[in-house]
This record gives sequence, structure tokens and C-alpha cells, in this order.
Amino acid sequence: MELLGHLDASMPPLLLAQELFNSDVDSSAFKVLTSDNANELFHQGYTVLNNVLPLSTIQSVRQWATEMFKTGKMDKASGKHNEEDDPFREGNARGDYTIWVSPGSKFLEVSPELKECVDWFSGRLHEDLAKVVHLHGQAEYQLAYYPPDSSHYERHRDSFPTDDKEDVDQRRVTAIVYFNPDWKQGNGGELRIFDKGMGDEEEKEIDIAPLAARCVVFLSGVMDHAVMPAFEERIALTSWYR
Ligand SMILES: O=C(O)CCC(=O)C(=O)O
Ligand SMILES: [Fe+2]
Repeated sequence: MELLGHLDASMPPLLLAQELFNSDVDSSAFKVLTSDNANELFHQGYTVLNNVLPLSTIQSVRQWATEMFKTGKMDKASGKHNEEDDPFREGNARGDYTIWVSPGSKFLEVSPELKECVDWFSGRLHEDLAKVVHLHGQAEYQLAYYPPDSSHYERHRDSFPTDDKEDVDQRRVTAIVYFNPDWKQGNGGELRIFDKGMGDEEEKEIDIAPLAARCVVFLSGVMDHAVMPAFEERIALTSWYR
């Protein structure tokens, strides 16, 4: 986070990331985004879509993920193994359990509903995002389970800011869908986004409720974010596009 502070001070990360946006976006060809979503992503670095998947799908995936957790099939995200997989993210900062669910993963064979979700991410959403932002085509997908013991994820960023279209290492866009049909105020687990704007105003904290079938999309190298302590089981599927 210290290095990020220095980088941000020399150049607002949103300004850098805006260099990765395509200038002639045909929003009439979008399948899931709206032109408002594309504008928000450019001007503020994040945007929210609601009701992106059927509630029946959401409920099945929730049940399946809970079962996977209870039968010990998910890995503690802070475990050593995962840190080696994903050195960017600090293990002890998070209390969730995860599995990687990229296309071809065995988990997608046993849960057709989870496959439906990953297909949505890797298909329609990815295609729309690629019209807006210069992307290389690689993506990763991770299902996360936060136990209801005030598990959380501390403030962090998913990648370093970049304006380099040839840089294939940095994640560019993060998208997250939530699987919490009965979420209410007090359950916790909000996604907190720290909105620094162009750095000339005071930072704003935006709390986004992890509502079922809601999808939050943000620029991975721009937005600091955290998961607030969860007091009910909290399930999310995250994708990172490079
Ligand atoms: O689940 C969320 O809302 C955010 C998760 C997150 O920040 C991450 O996995 O990097
Ligand atoms: Fe994150």
C-alpha cells in the first residue's frame, strides 16, 4: 500500500487508467452494460449493475458454495498456498475461503448454475468490457465464502495502476457478483470503495450492499476497496480481466 501511495501521488490512477479506454465505443452493441455503466467506469472508476442473473441460479450457487465450505473443500484464502498463487494479495488481510473456478474447472461440471455464472462473466460481460477498455483476453474467476464470524477483507487494491496497453501482467477490470438473497442492513459484508476522484478532493467511502445478482465493476488498478465484517454467510464470485 505504501508503494501505491507514492505512485498515486505522482499521478492519479484514474487518469492513468483512462488511457486504456477505447475512444469510439458503440454502446448500442452492449449486451449487459449500459452507456451509463461505461461512462461511470471511465469518470469514477466503478459502476453497479443489478439483477444480472436469475434468482434461482443465485440460490443454487449459494447452496452449493455453502456445502463446499461445510465439507472442507474451500481453501482459506490467507493460506500459504494461495499467497504463492497470488502474491499480490496479502493473505492475513482476509477471512474468506475460496476456490478458483476458471472455464474447464471440475467444479463447473458439478454445478451447472455456477457454470452459468462463469459463462456470463466470461461471455457477455467480458465482451462488453472489451468494447470499453483495452483488454488482452485473459481472465481469472474465484468463488469466495465469508463465514458469518465478522470475516472481512482489509483495504487493498487488486493491481498496480497502469496506462500501458502492452502490459499483460496487471489486472485491469474487477467484476464481482453476489449471492446473498436475504441480505439486510446489519448483516454486514458491504463492499467499501474508497473513491479518491482525481486526488484533489477528500476521499469518499462508498458502501455497496452485496445484494443477490448485483454486479460491481471497477478498475483494478484504481479503486482501493475492502469487505466490511460479515455477520451472515456472504458469497461472491469475482473475475479479473487483464
Ligand atoms: O467480495 C468482494 O466484494 C470483494 C472481494 C475482493 O476485494 C477480492 O477478492 O479482491
Ligand atoms: Fe479485491
